[in-house]
Amino acid sequence: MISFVPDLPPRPPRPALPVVTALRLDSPLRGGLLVLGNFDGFHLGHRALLATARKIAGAIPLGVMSCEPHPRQFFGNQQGFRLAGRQSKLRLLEGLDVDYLYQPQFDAEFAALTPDAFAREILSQALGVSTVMAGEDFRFGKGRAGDLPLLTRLGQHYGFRVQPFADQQFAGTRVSSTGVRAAIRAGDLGHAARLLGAPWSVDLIRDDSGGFALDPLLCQPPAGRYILRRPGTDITVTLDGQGSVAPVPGPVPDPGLRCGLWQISGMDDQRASPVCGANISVPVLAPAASWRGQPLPLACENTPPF
Ligand SMILES: Cc1cc2nc3c(=O)[nH]c(=O)nc-3n(C[C@H](O)[C@H](O)[C@H](O)COP(=O)(O)O)c2cc1C
Ligand SMILES: Nc1ncnc2c1ncn2[C@@H]1O[C@H](COP(=O)(O)OP(=O)(O)OP(=O)(O)O)[C@@H](O)[C@H]1O
Repeated sequence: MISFVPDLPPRPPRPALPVVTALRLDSPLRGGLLVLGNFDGFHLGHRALLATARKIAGAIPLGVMSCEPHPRQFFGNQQGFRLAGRQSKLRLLEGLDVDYLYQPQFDAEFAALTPDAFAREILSQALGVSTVMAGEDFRFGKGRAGDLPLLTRLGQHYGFRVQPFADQQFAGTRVSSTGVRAAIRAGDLGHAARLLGAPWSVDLIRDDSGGFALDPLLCQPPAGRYILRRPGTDITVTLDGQGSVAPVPGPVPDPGLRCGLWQISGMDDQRASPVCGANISVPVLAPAASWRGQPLPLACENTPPF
């Protein structure tokens, strides 16, 4: 069992996270460790990967790769797919100890990069990484032709190390963004929160009728009553299953629904994890068996909710 970061004193406020598509040759961010994938929602598997990557990176820069749009959106799932829009992705990432976000435009040109071209043009030339890290299932390159064994051979050729990361499970199932999406679509926001390590964060926007709606990019929970929460404010709302959000009139005048980032849990989700900030410290365990059937030893550092 690797327990990662010990209880550290609260960090001084960090500058805004650099979001890059390449790094200049003189950038201090070159020579770092880059974790590869899409990282939609930053669930517990992602967080365990990032915690291990931070420990392995030590003093060298740690970068996270996450394309926009998500490759599955590019290939077809435009609406109602994501767990986190651009804004909440950045907010979640700023709560984790990384040094930059590599956010390439996922378009036809990028999708057509062969595994060799991705390793040469992006990892070696554009970013100058010393190490890349990914889970065992990671696929990349045109037609998803690349896997970790191929990336390892390409790294030997282009001068970077490949660090695989073992599958992390929760109650016998591999934690995945797909699993979180399924829990949300089933209305089980308590289970979604347990897989995410915090209540699901949603972007609330104005809709065409001047009312409120969940960002249409996001997964849509079924119609029903939910609690929206941000520091100091809880609002009960009804969702219509198509994204519209309507405050439930109640004895307490509605303190005013606003656009922006909210955490959301279902009305009957007593199991939802306590509201806590983005800094969830998850001890990194040996793969799979250690988490089988065990409630996750989650500890929320003393960061305020969003
Ligand atoms: C350079 C590059 C090219 C890619 N080209 C494709 C592609 O042609 N088709 C595809 O489905 N995914 C493509 N992807 C996306 C990844 O394969 C995909 O994000 C990864 O497998 C995770 O997707 P999954 O969650 O569906 O497994 C590409 C990724 C990279 C980095
Ligand atoms: N449960 C997990 N255990 C270990 N690594 C994981 C786990 N889930 C994702 N990863 C790794 O984290 C990175 C980002 O993964 P990705 O964005 O593809 O997540 P995902 O949860 O598999 O998404 P999706 O369910 O949409 O396919 C990849 O390197 C992936 O291999």
